Amino acid sequence: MWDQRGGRCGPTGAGMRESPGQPVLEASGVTVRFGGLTALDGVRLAVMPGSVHGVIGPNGAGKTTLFNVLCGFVAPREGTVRVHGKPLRRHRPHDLAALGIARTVQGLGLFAGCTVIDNVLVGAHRHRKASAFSSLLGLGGAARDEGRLRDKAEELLALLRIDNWRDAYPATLPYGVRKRVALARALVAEPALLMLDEPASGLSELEREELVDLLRGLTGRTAVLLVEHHMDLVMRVCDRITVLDFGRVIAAGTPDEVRDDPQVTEAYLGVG
Ligand SMILES: Nc1ncnc2c1ncn2[C@@H]1O[C@H](COP(=O)(O)OP(=O)(O)OP(=O)(O)O)[C@@H](O)[C@H]1O
Repeated sequence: MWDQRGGRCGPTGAGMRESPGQPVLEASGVTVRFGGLTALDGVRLAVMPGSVHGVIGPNGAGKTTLFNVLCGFVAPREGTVRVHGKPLRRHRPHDLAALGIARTVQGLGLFAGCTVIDNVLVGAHRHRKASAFSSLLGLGGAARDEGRLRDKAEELLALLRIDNWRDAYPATLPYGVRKRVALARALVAEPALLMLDEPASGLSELEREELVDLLRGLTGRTAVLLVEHHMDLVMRVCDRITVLDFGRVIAAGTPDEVRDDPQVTEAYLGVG
Protein backbone atom coordinates (compact mmCIF):
# COMPACT_ATOMS: atom_id res chain seq x y z
CA MET A 1 0.00 0.00 0.00
CA TRP A 2 1.52 3.37 0.99
CA ASP A 3 5.08 3.74 0.03
CA GLN A 4 6.82 6.94 0.95
CA ARG A 5 10.44 6.85 -0.15
CA GLY A 6 10.28 3.08 0.06
CA GLY A 7 8.59 2.72 3.46
CA ARG A 8 5.09 1.77 4.58
CA CYS A 9 3.31 4.48 6.45
CA GLY A 10 -0.04 6.07 7.31
CA PRO A 11 -2.23 3.73 9.34
CA THR A 12 -5.66 5.07 8.42
CA GLY A 13 -7.34 7.16 5.77
CA ALA A 14 -9.09 9.09 8.52
CA GLY A 15 -5.71 10.13 9.88
CA MET A 16 -4.65 11.74 6.62
CA ARG A 17 -5.20 15.44 6.23
CA GLU A 18 -5.55 17.14 2.93
CA SER A 19 -4.39 20.67 2.22
CA PRO A 20 -7.11 23.06 1.07
CA GLY A 21 -7.62 22.56 -2.63
CA GLN A 22 -5.75 19.30 -2.67
CA PRO A 23 -7.50 16.52 -4.58
CA VAL A 24 -8.67 13.49 -2.63
CA LEU A 25 -7.62 11.37 -5.57
CA GLU A 26 -5.39 12.29 -8.44
CA ALA A 27 -4.16 10.33 -11.42
CA SER A 28 -1.46 11.62 -13.72
CA GLY A 29 0.09 10.12 -16.84
CA VAL A 30 -1.69 6.80 -16.30
CA THR A 31 -0.95 4.44 -19.16
CA VAL A 32 -2.15 0.85 -19.44
CA ARG A 33 -1.40 -1.55 -22.29
CA PHE A 34 -2.97 -4.91 -22.91
CA GLY A 35 -0.55 -6.52 -25.36
CA GLY A 36 -0.45 -4.17 -28.35
CA LEU A 37 -3.55 -2.24 -27.29
CA THR A 38 -3.18 1.00 -25.36
CA ALA A 39 -6.26 1.06 -23.11
CA LEU A 40 -5.20 4.23 -21.25
CA ASP A 41 -2.77 6.76 -22.60
CA GLY A 42 -1.42 9.38 -20.18
CA VAL A 43 -4.73 9.83 -18.38
CA ARG A 44 -5.03 12.53 -15.74
CA LEU A 45 -7.87 13.29 -13.40
CA ALA A 46 -8.33 15.01 -10.05
CA VAL A 47 -11.26 14.45 -7.70
CA MET A 48 -11.73 17.35 -5.29
CA PRO A 49 -13.02 16.89 -1.72
CA GLY A 50 -16.80 16.78 -1.44
CA SER A 51 -17.33 16.89 -5.23
CA VAL A 52 -19.05 14.46 -7.57
CA HIS A 53 -16.75 13.56 -10.47
CA GLY A 54 -17.89 11.53 -13.46
CA VAL A 55 -15.91 9.56 -16.01
CA ILE A 56 -17.71 9.01 -19.29
CA GLY A 57 -16.83 7.93 -22.81
CA PRO A 58 -18.01 5.64 -25.58
CA ASN A 59 -17.65 1.86 -25.46
CA GLY A 60 -14.06 0.77 -25.13
CA ALA A 61 -12.89 4.28 -24.14
CA GLY A 62 -11.08 2.95 -21.07
CA LYS A 63 -13.51 3.82 -18.25
CA THR A 64 -13.45 0.42 -16.57
CA THR A 65 -9.70 0.14 -16.97
CA LEU A 66 -9.27 3.52 -15.27
CA PHE A 67 -11.63 2.49 -12.46
CA ASN A 68 -9.62 -0.71 -12.05
CA VAL A 69 -6.34 1.19 -11.91
CA LEU A 70 -7.70 3.54 -9.25
CA CYS A 71 -9.02 0.56 -7.23
CA GLY A 72 -5.75 -1.33 -7.55
CA PHE A 73 -7.04 -4.19 -9.72
CA VAL A 74 -4.81 -3.15 -12.62
CA ALA A 75 -1.26 -1.83 -12.26
CA PRO A 76 -0.51 0.93 -14.77
CA ARG A 77 2.52 0.65 -17.03
CA GLU A 78 3.26 4.33 -16.37
CA GLY A 79 1.82 7.12 -14.29
CA THR A 80 0.96 7.86 -10.70
CA VAL A 81 -2.13 7.63 -8.53
CA ARG A 82 -2.13 9.87 -5.46
CA VAL A 83 -4.49 9.85 -2.51
CA HIS A 84 -4.44 13.03 -0.42
CA GLY A 85 -1.30 13.99 -2.32
CA LYS A 86 0.63 10.84 -1.48
CA PRO A 87 1.62 8.47 -4.28
CA LEU A 88 0.40 4.89 -4.15
CA ARG A 89 2.69 2.11 -5.23
CA ARG A 90 1.23 -1.25 -6.15
CA HIS A 91 -1.86 -0.71 -4.01
CA ARG A 92 -4.43 -3.49 -3.94
CA PRO A 93 -8.24 -3.24 -3.60
CA HIS A 94 -8.10 -4.35 0.05
CA ASP A 95 -5.88 -1.35 0.82
CA LEU A 96 -8.62 1.11 -0.09
CA ALA A 97 -10.49 1.20 3.24
CA ALA A 98 -7.37 2.24 5.11
CA LEU A 99 -6.89 5.02 2.57
CA GLY A 100 -10.36 6.39 3.30
CA ILE A 101 -11.79 5.09 0.01
CA ALA A 102 -14.91 2.97 -0.38
CA ARG A 103 -16.26 1.47 -3.58
CA THR A 104 -19.26 -0.38 -4.86
CA VAL A 105 -19.04 -2.93 -7.63
CA GLN A 106 -21.61 -4.05 -10.16
CA GLY A 107 -21.99 -7.44 -8.47
CA LEU A 108 -22.93 -5.66 -5.19
CA GLY A 109 -21.42 -8.41 -3.04
CA LEU A 110 -24.13 -8.45 -0.36
CA PHE A 111 -24.16 -11.32 2.14
CA ALA A 112 -27.24 -13.45 1.48
CA GLY A 113 -27.42 -14.70 5.07
CA CYS A 114 -27.33 -11.21 6.64
CA THR A 115 -30.13 -8.70 7.00
CA VAL A 116 -29.89 -5.24 5.46
CA ILE A 117 -28.68 -3.61 8.67
CA ASP A 118 -26.09 -6.33 9.22
CA ASN A 119 -24.85 -6.00 5.64
CA VAL A 120 -24.35 -2.29 6.25
CA LEU A 121 -22.56 -2.94 9.53
CA VAL A 122 -20.14 -5.26 7.72
CA GLY A 123 -18.89 -2.13 5.95
CA ALA A 124 -18.32 -0.47 9.32
CA HIS A 125 -16.45 -3.44 10.70
CA ARG A 126 -14.27 -3.60 7.63
CA HIS A 127 -13.36 0.02 8.23
CA ARG A 128 -12.74 -0.58 11.91
CA LYS A 129 -10.41 -3.45 11.05
CA ALA A 130 -8.55 -1.13 8.72
CA SER A 131 -8.38 1.40 11.55
CA ALA A 132 -7.18 -1.13 14.11
CA PHE A 133 -4.09 0.96 14.65
CA SER A 134 -6.13 3.78 16.21
CA SER A 135 -7.92 1.27 18.46
CA LEU A 136 -4.57 -0.04 19.63
CA LEU A 137 -3.63 3.46 20.62
CA GLY A 138 -6.77 3.59 22.76
CA LEU A 139 -8.42 6.24 20.62
CA GLY A 140 -11.89 4.79 21.09
CA GLY A 141 -13.60 2.20 23.26
CA ALA A 142 -14.97 -0.80 21.35
CA ALA A 143 -18.46 -0.47 22.84
CA ARG A 144 -18.64 3.23 22.05
CA ASP A 145 -17.43 2.54 18.49
CA GLU A 146 -20.04 -0.16 18.07
CA GLY A 147 -22.86 2.13 19.21
CA ARG A 148 -21.67 4.96 17.01
CA LEU A 149 -21.40 2.71 13.96
CA ARG A 150 -24.85 1.29 14.54
CA ASP A 151 -26.27 4.82 14.79
CA LYS A 152 -24.45 5.71 11.61
CA ALA A 153 -25.83 2.65 9.82
CA GLU A 154 -29.39 3.49 10.91
CA GLU A 155 -28.93 7.09 9.77
CA LEU A 156 -27.77 5.95 6.33
CA LEU A 157 -30.69 3.56 5.93
CA ALA A 158 -32.98 6.54 6.54
CA LEU A 159 -30.98 8.84 4.24
CA LEU A 160 -31.11 6.28 1.42
CA ARG A 161 -34.77 5.58 2.16
CA ILE A 162 -34.33 1.88 2.82
CA ASP A 163 -35.00 1.86 6.56
CA ASN A 164 -38.26 -0.03 6.03
CA TRP A 165 -36.17 -2.92 4.61
CA ARG A 166 -33.87 -2.91 7.65
CA ASP A 167 -34.50 -6.53 8.71
CA ALA A 168 -35.02 -8.04 5.25
CA TYR A 169 -32.59 -10.38 3.51
CA PRO A 170 -31.02 -9.35 0.16
CA ALA A 171 -32.75 -12.04 -1.92
CA THR A 172 -36.16 -10.57 -1.02
CA LEU A 173 -35.26 -7.04 -2.14
CA PRO A 174 -35.86 -5.32 -5.48
CA TYR A 175 -32.57 -4.74 -7.33
CA GLY A 176 -32.70 -0.98 -6.83
CA VAL A 177 -32.97 -1.47 -3.06
CA ARG A 178 -30.06 -3.90 -3.06
CA LYS A 179 -27.96 -1.26 -4.81
CA ARG A 180 -28.83 1.22 -2.07
CA VAL A 181 -27.83 -1.30 0.59
CA ALA A 182 -24.45 -1.62 -1.12
CA LEU A 183 -24.23 2.19 -1.18
CA ALA A 184 -25.07 2.42 2.53
CA ARG A 185 -22.48 -0.21 3.30
CA ALA A 186 -19.84 1.78 1.44
CA LEU A 187 -20.84 5.05 3.13
CA VAL A 188 -20.96 3.79 6.71
CA ALA A 189 -17.16 3.95 6.89
CA GLU A 190 -17.45 7.72 6.23
CA PRO A 191 -15.00 7.53 3.34
CA ALA A 192 -13.31 10.63 1.98
CA LEU A 193 -14.01 9.17 -1.46
CA LEU A 194 -16.68 6.83 -2.72
CA MET A 195 -16.04 5.12 -6.05
CA LEU A 196 -19.06 3.86 -7.98
CA ASP A 197 -18.86 1.59 -10.99
CA GLU A 198 -21.96 2.14 -13.13
CA PRO A 199 -24.33 2.94 -10.25
CA ALA A 200 -27.30 3.32 -12.62
CA SER A 201 -26.92 0.01 -14.43
CA GLY A 202 -29.97 -2.19 -14.12
CA LEU A 203 -32.12 0.58 -12.62
CA SER A 204 -35.49 1.66 -13.95
CA GLU A 205 -36.03 5.24 -15.11
CA LEU A 206 -37.72 6.05 -11.80
CA GLU A 207 -34.88 4.48 -9.81
CA ARG A 208 -32.37 6.49 -11.86
CA GLU A 209 -34.24 9.66 -10.95
CA GLU A 210 -34.04 8.71 -7.29
CA LEU A 211 -30.33 7.96 -7.68
CA VAL A 212 -29.75 11.49 -8.98
CA ASP A 213 -31.31 12.87 -5.77
CA LEU A 214 -29.39 10.47 -3.57
CA LEU A 215 -26.05 11.27 -5.17
CA ARG A 216 -26.68 15.00 -4.97
CA GLY A 217 -27.57 14.47 -1.33
CA LEU A 218 -24.07 13.12 -0.71
CA THR A 219 -22.44 16.42 -1.69
CA GLY A 220 -20.21 17.60 1.13
CA ARG A 221 -20.46 14.24 2.92
CA THR A 222 -17.92 12.53 0.69
CA ALA A 223 -16.30 12.97 -2.70
CA VAL A 224 -17.77 10.65 -5.33
CA LEU A 225 -16.09 9.28 -8.43
CA LEU A 226 -18.47 7.52 -10.76
CA VAL A 227 -17.99 5.70 -14.01
CA GLU A 228 -21.29 5.64 -15.82
CA HIS A 229 -22.88 5.03 -19.21
CA HIS A 230 -25.97 7.16 -18.62
CA MET A 231 -24.84 10.51 -19.97
CA ASP A 232 -27.95 12.29 -18.73
CA LEU A 233 -27.42 11.12 -15.15
CA VAL A 234 -23.75 12.09 -15.24
CA MET A 235 -24.60 15.55 -16.55
CA ARG A 236 -27.11 16.08 -13.76
CA VAL A 237 -25.15 14.84 -10.76
CA CYS A 238 -21.53 15.69 -11.49
CA ASP A 239 -19.61 18.83 -10.60
CA ARG A 240 -16.80 17.85 -12.95
CA ILE A 241 -16.58 15.33 -15.76
CA THR A 242 -13.63 13.65 -17.47
CA VAL A 243 -14.32 12.33 -20.95
CA LEU A 244 -12.25 9.47 -22.35
CA ASP A 245 -12.02 8.30 -25.92
CA PHE A 246 -9.64 5.58 -27.12
CA GLY A 247 -7.88 5.74 -23.74
CA ARG A 248 -7.20 9.49 -23.85
CA VAL A 249 -8.77 12.39 -22.00
CA ILE A 250 -10.46 14.40 -24.72
CA ALA A 251 -12.29 16.83 -22.42
CA ALA A 252 -12.59 17.71 -18.75
CA GLY A 253 -14.66 20.32 -17.02
CA THR A 254 -18.12 21.18 -15.77
CA PRO A 255 -21.12 19.45 -17.36
CA ASP A 256 -21.82 22.56 -19.47
CA GLU A 257 -18.23 22.79 -20.67
CA VAL A 258 -18.16 19.12 -21.58
CA ARG A 259 -21.57 19.17 -23.22
CA ASP A 260 -20.50 22.01 -25.50
CA ASP A 261 -17.16 20.48 -26.44
CA PRO A 262 -17.23 19.47 -30.13
CA GLN A 263 -14.75 16.62 -29.52
CA VAL A 264 -17.17 15.13 -27.02
CA THR A 265 -20.09 15.42 -29.39
CA GLU A 266 -18.05 13.75 -32.08
CA ALA A 267 -16.63 10.97 -29.93
CA TYR A 268 -19.43 10.24 -27.53
CA LEU A 269 -22.44 10.83 -29.68
CA GLY A 270 -20.81 9.81 -32.94
CA VAL A 271 -21.61 13.04 -34.75
CA GLY A 272 -19.18 15.54 -36.17
N1 LIG B 1 -8.12 -7.56 -19.77
C1 LIG B 1 -8.06 -7.03 -20.99
N2 LIG B 1 -7.32 -7.60 -21.94
C2 LIG B 1 -7.24 -7.06 -23.17
N3 LIG B 1 -7.89 -5.93 -23.56
C3 LIG B 1 -8.67 -5.34 -22.64
C4 LIG B 1 -8.80 -5.84 -21.31
N4 LIG B 1 -9.63 -5.02 -20.62
C5 LIG B 1 -10.00 -4.05 -21.49
N5 LIG B 1 -9.43 -4.24 -22.69
C6 LIG B 1 -9.55 -3.37 -23.85
O1 LIG B 1 -9.18 -2.08 -23.42
C7 LIG B 1 -9.99 -1.07 -24.01
C8 LIG B 1 -10.69 -0.28 -22.92
O2 LIG B 1 -11.64 -1.14 -22.30
P1 LIG B 1 -12.55 -0.69 -21.11
O3 LIG B 1 -13.37 -1.86 -20.71
O4 LIG B 1 -11.72 -0.05 -20.07
O5 LIG B 1 -13.46 0.42 -21.77
P2 LIG B 1 -14.86 1.01 -21.27
O6 LIG B 1 -14.84 2.46 -21.59
O7 LIG B 1 -15.10 0.63 -19.88
O8 LIG B 1 -15.86 0.25 -22.23
P3 LIG B 1 -17.40 -0.14 -21.99
O9 LIG B 1 -18.13 1.15 -21.93
O10 LIG B 1 -17.73 -0.90 -23.25
O11 LIG B 1 -17.47 -0.97 -20.76
C9 LIG B 1 -10.97 -1.80 -24.92
O12 LIG B 1 -10.44 -1.79 -26.23
C10 LIG B 1 -10.98 -3.23 -24.36
O13 LIG B 1 -11.27 -4.16 -25.35
